[in-house]
Amino acid sequence: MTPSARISAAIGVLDWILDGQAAEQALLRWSRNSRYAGSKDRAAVRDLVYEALRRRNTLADRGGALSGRGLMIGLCRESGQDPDLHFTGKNYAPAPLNAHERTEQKVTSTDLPDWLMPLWREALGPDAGLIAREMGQRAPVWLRVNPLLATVSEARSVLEQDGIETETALQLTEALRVSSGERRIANSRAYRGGLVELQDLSPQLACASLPLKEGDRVLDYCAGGGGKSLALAGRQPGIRLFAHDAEPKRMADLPKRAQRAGARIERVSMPVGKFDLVVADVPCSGSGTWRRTPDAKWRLTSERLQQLTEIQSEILDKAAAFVAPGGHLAYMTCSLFEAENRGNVEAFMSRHDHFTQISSMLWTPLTASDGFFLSLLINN
Ligand SMILES: C[S@@+](CC[C@H](N)C(=O)[O-])C[C@H]1O[C@@H](n2cnc3c(N)ncnc32)[C@H](O)[C@@H]1O
Repeated sequence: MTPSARISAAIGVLDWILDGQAAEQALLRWSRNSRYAGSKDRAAVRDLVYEALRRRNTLADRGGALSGRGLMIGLCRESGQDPDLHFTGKNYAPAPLNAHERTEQKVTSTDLPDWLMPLWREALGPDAGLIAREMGQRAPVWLRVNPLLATVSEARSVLEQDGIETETALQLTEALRVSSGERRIANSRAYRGGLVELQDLSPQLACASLPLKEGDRVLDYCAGGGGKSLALAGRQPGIRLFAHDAEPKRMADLPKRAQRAGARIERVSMPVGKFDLVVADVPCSGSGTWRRTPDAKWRLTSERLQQLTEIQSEILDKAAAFVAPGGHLAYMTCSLFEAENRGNVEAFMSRHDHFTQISSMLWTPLTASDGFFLSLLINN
């Protein structure tokens, strides 16, 4: 496909998304109907669609309409390309610009839904504008070196042999930022051999800050795919680690991932007894990861946000029951909002006065990478 034909394809996919279809489903629908498209075309169309969703309002302003076509005209302008080079109407290229589209509009919007702006400012204060702008950029790819199988320099050199260049993070040496070759990771020897895992820097920093000592019983209460379990197993191989999830099928890949990483993790449908550390990495709005899932920010509603905070409160109450006296509860979200973070923790402490918060941290793209919240509590 030519670059202009890819733009035509992205316009169609974006129109489906603007009509209410989820981004992944819309891309899949296009892929199924476009057998002629090769893997590079699919990746390119996907990049265009995600780029447009990250900066939807800015691009709609610059392109003159909130439509697939408006967004792609806006994206051409934002990236310094003349839309007339692509919008020719020839060879699968989109139709030429009309008079209205030719008149560039002023950018008046931010790339967040209006109703969320007060919550965004409440959570981020003077950094709100900068973080909103960061959220319009493509997210970097981070890897976590698995100390059970490799040192940082071994992992980096195996990655390099497969054409993947990395830089270590200032805050955490095991965290590697991928500077080139990110599309090669899935098939690389380092990844397939368990030397590295894909994990953003911010959750890596959260896991690295948790208290862990040899012999501890640790419960990952919302284990899902096991990202936090694997990080904890890597840090302290002498712990007994149990993974639980209300939807056990979400942990289906965990045995394979644990085996690849050389980690011992027991899946439990009902945790038994008390634990020195309970991790509650709860379902959330994902507002800290909207660079990766930009359609989620346009789909979130205030009703859903309210529902999520209620679910998070219930999970905190249930998870707390498994914390041994003197043990710790680590509450985590990949959200930036006060209601899901500090608000929930304060309400929890008012319901459970024997829990005290030892520390809390909100990482953002300005200080680390994705937005990520951790509150560490102790059961006195
Ligand atoms: C943010 S995801 C966890 C991600 C995972 N910790 C990781 O690092 O890959 C939240 C998980 O909480 C689970 N969950 C939802 N409600 C729950 C509940 N009441 N009790 C336990 N887990 C729950 C979901 O099924 C989902 O897998």
